[in-house]
Amino acid sequence: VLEVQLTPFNILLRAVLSQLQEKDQYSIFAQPVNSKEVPDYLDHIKNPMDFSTMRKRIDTHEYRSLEAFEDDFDLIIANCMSYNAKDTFFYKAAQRMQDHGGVILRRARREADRIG
Ligand SMILES: CCOC(=O)c1ccc2c(c1)NC(=O)[C@@H](C)N2
Repeated sequence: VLEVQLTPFNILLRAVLSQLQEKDQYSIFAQPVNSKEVPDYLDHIKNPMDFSTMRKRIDTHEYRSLEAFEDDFDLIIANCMSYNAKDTFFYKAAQRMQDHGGVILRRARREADRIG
């Protein structure tokens, strides 16, 4: 059984990830983009990222700082805005996710500073 050590930092990251995923109402950022459904995706996007991968990285203690967590969140947004044209549903969803994420992550940064 995966023994997940629940440090205050990990608990914070899991809570932040859940808040971000609440804003992904169609779950378009929840899993890696499916290469069978989007065959040319990996020709364009060299560093895919999604919320399930971020969850794994939390549980395997890969994030040593909130900045590293934020970098993966920013990668999700950047990939989406890079692959999808501006007038698409996906691009617009990334813009909204970026706005929501800014608020959520600003609160998290204060909490991370507080728990030290
Ligand atoms: C059922 C087909 O699913 C998709 O075409 C699809 C599904 C999810 C997607 C996506 C495409 N593109 C993206 O850029 C990221 C954000 N998510």
